[in-house]
Amino acid sequence: MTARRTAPASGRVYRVAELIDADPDRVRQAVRSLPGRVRPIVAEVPAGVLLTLEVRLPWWDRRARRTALVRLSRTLRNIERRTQRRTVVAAALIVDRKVLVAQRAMPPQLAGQWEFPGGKVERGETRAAALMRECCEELGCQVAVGPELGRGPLADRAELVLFHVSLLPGSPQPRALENQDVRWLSARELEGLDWVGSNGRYVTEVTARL
Ligand SMILES: Nc1nc2c([nH]c(=O)n2[C@H]2C[C@H](O)[C@@H](COP(=O)(O)OP(=O)(O)OP(=O)(O)O)O2)c(=O)[nH]1
Repeated sequence: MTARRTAPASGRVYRVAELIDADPDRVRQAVRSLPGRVRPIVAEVPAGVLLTLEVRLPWWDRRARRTALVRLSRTLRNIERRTQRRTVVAAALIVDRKVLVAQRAMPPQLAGQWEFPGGKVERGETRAAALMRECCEELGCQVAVGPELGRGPLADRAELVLFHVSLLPGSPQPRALENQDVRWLSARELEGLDWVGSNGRYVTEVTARL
């Protein structure tokens, strides 16, 4: 018994790790409540945070290892759910000094307002890949994702990131596929548009590119 209790110091270390799109400080705060035997490693990486959880277990106890790994994975998922920043990517698609804007049809409280085409980044997806997918689904076109033009907070721990986007050579012309209206607008027409949320904050930056 005694031997077993002391053995973990020389046992094996087991780890689970996950890349989380989250504010590193939020993750650091979340791992503070972990039990002492779980060692968290929070590494800041360009896409967010690489969170590793590790435990040291006696090498002979296979059952303990299985249970511990299941528990660690569950804990990791919980931390991810609590801290994950939901990112919405949006495209300032510019062709011939005009930018494409889309009119939302849903939900009812946003219906009729204008936005840049885009949507939520899915789990495991890069921002660029998400934007290429959204442009394909919503507009039926292929795009190259350029530099970031701005970012700002949305409700509920989410963030919007706006990118300068161009049509790839040979791509079909963008058209509305998801029953929203789309329009090409000049710099002058962007001002005073009934924007979704606080999109008005991006007008200056987009106008500078037209
Ligand atoms: N696409 C887009 N969304 C914006 C902009 N400005 C802004 O506040 N939003 C908000 C509106 C929505 O609450 C959220 C985007 O959610 P969404 O419903 O379009 O995302 P999605 O296409 O992935 O759709 P889903 O997963 O809900 O089906 O971001 C913008 O310029 N473009």
